[in-house]
Amino acid sequence: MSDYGAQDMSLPLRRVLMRRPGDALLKADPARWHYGARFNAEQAIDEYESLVRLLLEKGVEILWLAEREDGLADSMFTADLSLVTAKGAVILRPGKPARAGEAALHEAACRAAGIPILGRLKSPGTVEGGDCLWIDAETLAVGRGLRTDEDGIAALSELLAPLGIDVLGYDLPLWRGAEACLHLGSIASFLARDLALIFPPILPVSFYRLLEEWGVSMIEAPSDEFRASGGMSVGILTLGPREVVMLDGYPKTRAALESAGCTVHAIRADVLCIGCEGGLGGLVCPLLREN
Ligand SMILES: NC(=O)NCCC[C@H](N)C(=O)O
Repeated sequence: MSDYGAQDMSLPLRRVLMRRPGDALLKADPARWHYGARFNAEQAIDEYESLVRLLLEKGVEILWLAEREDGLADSMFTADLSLVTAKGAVILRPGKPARAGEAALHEAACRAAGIPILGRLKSPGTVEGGDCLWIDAETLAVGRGLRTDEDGIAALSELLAPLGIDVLGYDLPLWRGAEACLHLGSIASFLARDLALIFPPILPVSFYRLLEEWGVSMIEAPSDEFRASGGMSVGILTLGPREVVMLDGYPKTRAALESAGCTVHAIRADVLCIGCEGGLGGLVCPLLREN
């Protein structure tokens, strides 16, 4: 049994890579980072700790990225920088230029954890982890949008082909503009291998068809709550099959998940997620998911 490998979106989460928001967030210029009106660094830092407490209670092992004064305010969104397979990690290359410095942190952390580096995304390609959804261990769906481009998808496909993994690209809409953050994972989250929460109005039709083909049941995210959460009500964190962590304060979304048989942990993290424009799932980079 290896201690890395997460080619699945919903197997029990065992080991993750995270980075605490700290000095960089406290000093962040909200305009430079495209943080919203609700941004408040102190409160975001407090909210982050409730996620940490929950993960530790659930027995998830957390590996921490080194804390340094590097000004990388977005580096708490660790899901976007590494894609961890059973053979090692691919170090990704974010489409948001201000995040470029995060790749070196991930590479160092993976090496320190004994996770081989399968490869790195290089210029001009970009891929963010929030755009990557495992359909099964040999099939990776990737959103092609503002953060992940065609060169990136081609490079990722080449790196993963020797592992027998097919990479399928899906066009994302512009939605709220070129500066905003919209990932495939913002509009579809797996709750189990056969169950997903989706936001149909901006879901690529071809991706919808793929889910149908794979026999995935779909729960539609209530539109008013998706909009009220700045698109963060769908970007949930799945702890295990039908056990999820979502933002508190979205009762219709919660009820929809519960009526599909999910156990829901809701945490108050609007300032962190809406303020910093990222979903709860984005705060956790899975290193190991397994039964
Ligand atoms: N996977 C995610 O949910 N990533 C969120 C990234 C948020 C960050 N502020 C960004 O714009 O890149």
